[in-house]
Amino acid sequence: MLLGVIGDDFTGSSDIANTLSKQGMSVTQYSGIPAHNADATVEAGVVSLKTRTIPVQDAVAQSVAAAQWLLKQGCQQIFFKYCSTFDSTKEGNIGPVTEALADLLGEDKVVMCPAFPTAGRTIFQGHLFVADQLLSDSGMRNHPLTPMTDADLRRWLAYQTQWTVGHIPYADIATGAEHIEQKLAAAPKSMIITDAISDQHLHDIGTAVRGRKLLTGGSGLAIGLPDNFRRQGLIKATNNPWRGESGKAVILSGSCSIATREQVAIYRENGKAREITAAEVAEGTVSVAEIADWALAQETTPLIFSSADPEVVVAAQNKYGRERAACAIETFFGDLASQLADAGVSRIVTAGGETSGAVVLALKIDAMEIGPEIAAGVPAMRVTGRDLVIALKSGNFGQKDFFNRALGVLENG
Ligand SMILES: Nc1ncnc2c1ncn2[C@@H]1O[C@H](COP(=O)(O)OP(=O)(O)O)[C@@H](O)[C@H]1O
Ligand SMILES: O=C(O)[C@@H](O)C(=O)COP(=O)(O)O
Repeated sequence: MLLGVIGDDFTGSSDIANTLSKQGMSVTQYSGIPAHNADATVEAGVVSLKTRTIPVQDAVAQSVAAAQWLLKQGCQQIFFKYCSTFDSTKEGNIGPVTEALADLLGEDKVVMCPAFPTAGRTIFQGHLFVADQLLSDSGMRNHPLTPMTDADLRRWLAYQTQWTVGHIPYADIATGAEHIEQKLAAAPKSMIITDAISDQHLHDIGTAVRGRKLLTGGSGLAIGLPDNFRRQGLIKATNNPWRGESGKAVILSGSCSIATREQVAIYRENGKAREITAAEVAEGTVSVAEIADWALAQETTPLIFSSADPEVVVAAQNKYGRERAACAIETFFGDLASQLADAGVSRIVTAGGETSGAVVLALKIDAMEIGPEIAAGVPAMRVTGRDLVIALKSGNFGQKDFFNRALGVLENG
């Protein structure tokens, strides 16, 4: 294994796995830290964790353990993947996990670059933009668990770390890889936010960091990395052709993002759908068995969703507690996925990072092979050793008709 990635959630992990696969590396996404060694053909291994919103010390411990496993597989470089919208609270976890990984790896200059221009996330003058809006003006301000209320990444990261937070502005980034490398070499010990508004900037940053042990950011930063290994003749690319599944399918959506709510609304126009409310789940007035039976009785692919408008989510959180409502809904979706898979469902589409993590963990999936891209940042995946294919959609990603597209790609490629 050449490159080891630690993803702080499961959709984000499939996002970066997709990027590395498209750039010609042989990639496997693991669910948690594997208990065994990786197959020798894997060039990039992505360990998906569900650490984005858990207590800091747990996130640090799991991330360090993941890095130790990746180093044992021979990785030359470790990439800590977090969200392209820098999802975190003032208390963590991006800063503390980066500190711990830097200590482990002996790295004292760490690039922090969540930019993903293809998905509309750019960084300019240290501020993160979502399309033409500041992060703090975008839908992310209403995220159920990590509301992003400040677009200045330098300020947000500074809440989370004792390290100096540095910045390489656009004017330097635009000057190219050699100049960026010099700026990094001249910087003091620091976490360094790098501006980036185009893929060319990400390629140049990627080239500039070829000798660094630790990188952090969104999947965009990964586009320049495979070439570093390719130039050394280390990439063999042994990706298998896609093999889909045509059996029963289900769509599970716990994401409350603007993009997902629109995708849910569009699917509901012609498809079968059942809403699960936080109240039903928290008060136990709906059962997993009942919804599984309903889903299995449908002739077309059913959508089960808890996706709701911000006012509805806030009201549920006020009544049941933010963590409790989230945990109850995630557990519900996990148990539902598990019952449906046991009943023979072979295509599963999930929406939402935390939701997808809960589903993959409940399905006791070990690893996933990366297949064709469905939308920017969302690949089709085959579960290793099982007749099951899956797509984990990041809350903010996907075309308006994403769900139907995903069902098609999971079947036919
Ligand atoms: N109706 C709801 N009320 C309260 N919380 C909800 C509701 N629906 C989903 N959630 C919770 O909100 C969180 C959404 O996060 P996630 O699945 O990561 O989606 P996204 O990818 O859009 O961030 C999950 O923890 C989920 O359980
Ligand atoms: O970088 C991104 O935006 C995604 O890869 C990601 O991490 C998405 O997380 P969720 O929005 O929680 O699905």
